[in-house]
Amino acid sequence: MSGEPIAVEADGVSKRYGEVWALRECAFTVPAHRVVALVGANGAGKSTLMSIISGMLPATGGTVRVNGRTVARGRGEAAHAGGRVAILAQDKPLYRDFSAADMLRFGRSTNRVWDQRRATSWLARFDVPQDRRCGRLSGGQRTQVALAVALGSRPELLLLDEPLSHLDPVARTEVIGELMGEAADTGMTVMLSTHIVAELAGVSDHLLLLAAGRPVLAGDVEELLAGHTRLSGPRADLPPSPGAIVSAQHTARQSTFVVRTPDAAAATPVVAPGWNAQPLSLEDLVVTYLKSSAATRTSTEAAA
Ligand SMILES: Nc1ncnc2c1ncn2[C@@H]1O[C@H](COP(=O)(O)OP(=O)(O)OP(=O)(O)O)[C@@H](O)[C@H]1O
Repeated sequence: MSGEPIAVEADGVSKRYGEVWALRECAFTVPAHRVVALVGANGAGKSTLMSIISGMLPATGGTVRVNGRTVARGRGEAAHAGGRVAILAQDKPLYRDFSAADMLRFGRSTNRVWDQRRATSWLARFDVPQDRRCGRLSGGQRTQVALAVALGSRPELLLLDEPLSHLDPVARTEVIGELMGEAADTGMTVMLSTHIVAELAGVSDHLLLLAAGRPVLAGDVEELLAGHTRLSGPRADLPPSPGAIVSAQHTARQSTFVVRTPDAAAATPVVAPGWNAQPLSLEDLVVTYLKSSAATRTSTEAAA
């Protein structure tokens, strides 16, 4: 990633709600012009992180920069939006009595930069009636209105918090395809959180995985996939090739390890006789890390 422009840079970002630490000392970078998947278990801190990046929510500590400009400073100082950032939060902020056309007018009046054609063509693309009040649109149609408003503001960074949850499978695929096209055409960076990891394959090229408020895996998807291997073979305490053990499962006769090799170039392991090496899919990789983070947390809590 060296030399690539950076869209988001987080340095020691923490967020506390009363007694609950939603984020702890998060440090990561997100390259620009990518479609970034933000994944994590329920309560991992994804929505909190997106709200802080958008400038809507001040961090308790640490700094976030968007396209080089500071967005939020620690200790509750006022947040300042850096560059053009649009966020589509989980509870889409639409006025129920406004029509879709009214929402676009609202978008035009509240954004310094506005592209009406981009917003209306998005609604037309997904057959959303512009004259119907938002309160009478379906959940999926409301998502499309919120997306149209977000895209109309021509964001450099588009943050989408579970944008796909209300969409039917066909609309999900189409929205993802359209967003990838928009990202490629305009150079915007898209960061989207989702629990439907299978649909991210071939879509997101960068991954950020949060567990209990901390990033546990971050990087280029292809490099991460190339750097992990599933090894299965006869029962053994250790895998037959070097690397950090991400997960280990044993039966009476068999062991299966997911191993991270330090250098992607060395990802083709020398496998001992009787062992089988398999690459991981993106979904496998995410699920493996989610499970191993949950297991680590449970054993830490049990020890405490
Ligand atoms: N306003 C709030 N007040 C108190 N605690 C909060 C608040 N918002 C979030 N939290 C807590 O902060 C933690 C992170 O929540 P967050 O909504 O960011 O997680 P998430 O990864 O987006 O979860 P999900 O996948 O379920 O949407 C959770 O423990 C949650 O209960």
